[in-house]
Amino acid sequence: MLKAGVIAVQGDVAEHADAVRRAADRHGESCTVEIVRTAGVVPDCDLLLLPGGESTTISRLLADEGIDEEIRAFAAAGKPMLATCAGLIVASSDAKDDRVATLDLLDVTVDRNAFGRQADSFETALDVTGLDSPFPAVFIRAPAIDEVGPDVEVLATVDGRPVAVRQGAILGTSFHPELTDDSRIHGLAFFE
Ligand SMILES: NC(=O)CC[C@H](N)C(=O)O
Repeated sequence: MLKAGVIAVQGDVAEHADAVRRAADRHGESCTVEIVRTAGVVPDCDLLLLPGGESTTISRLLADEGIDEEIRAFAAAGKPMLATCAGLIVASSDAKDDRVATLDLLDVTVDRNAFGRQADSFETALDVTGLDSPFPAVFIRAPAIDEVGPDVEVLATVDGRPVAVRQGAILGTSFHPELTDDSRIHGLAFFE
């Protein structure tokens, strides 16, 4: 039985918990979900989700709780992680914003709110490397990825800008894969 941790200091938690359970099911795996609000949980997890929300708030709370160092150690151990939207911003190496203490897990520079404000949220059928048909990608005040390091693979783009990347065992998306019935991004991150 795998243990999936969903970082829940702020942001959309229940949807990720559902999506990872559905993805595990499809791949004949089973997993329990741990909601992570304090230190001490991440080290016991086999896979980790870093959800969207507000990256300034998330990064501050992670540091306050001492969860930031545990996530770094988790990544350093090569365990799989999915970081979405604000989670991607927090996982990046540079958010070009002093209020976000990035974890430097993905060698990318991000541009917060690059696709506009809440009112500019959109859904698009996105071609993603590793999926055999387009993924319904929901963008909500989403970041774009500006620069990617040499070890980063770009899996999807919108208007030529990367919106899904992979580096080692970490997958990052600008969009919210947990907000559709389609759990293939969670499958890609953890079970393939
Ligand atoms: N949906 C989201 O996670 C939005 C991210 C938010 N705009 C931020 O910069 O943190």
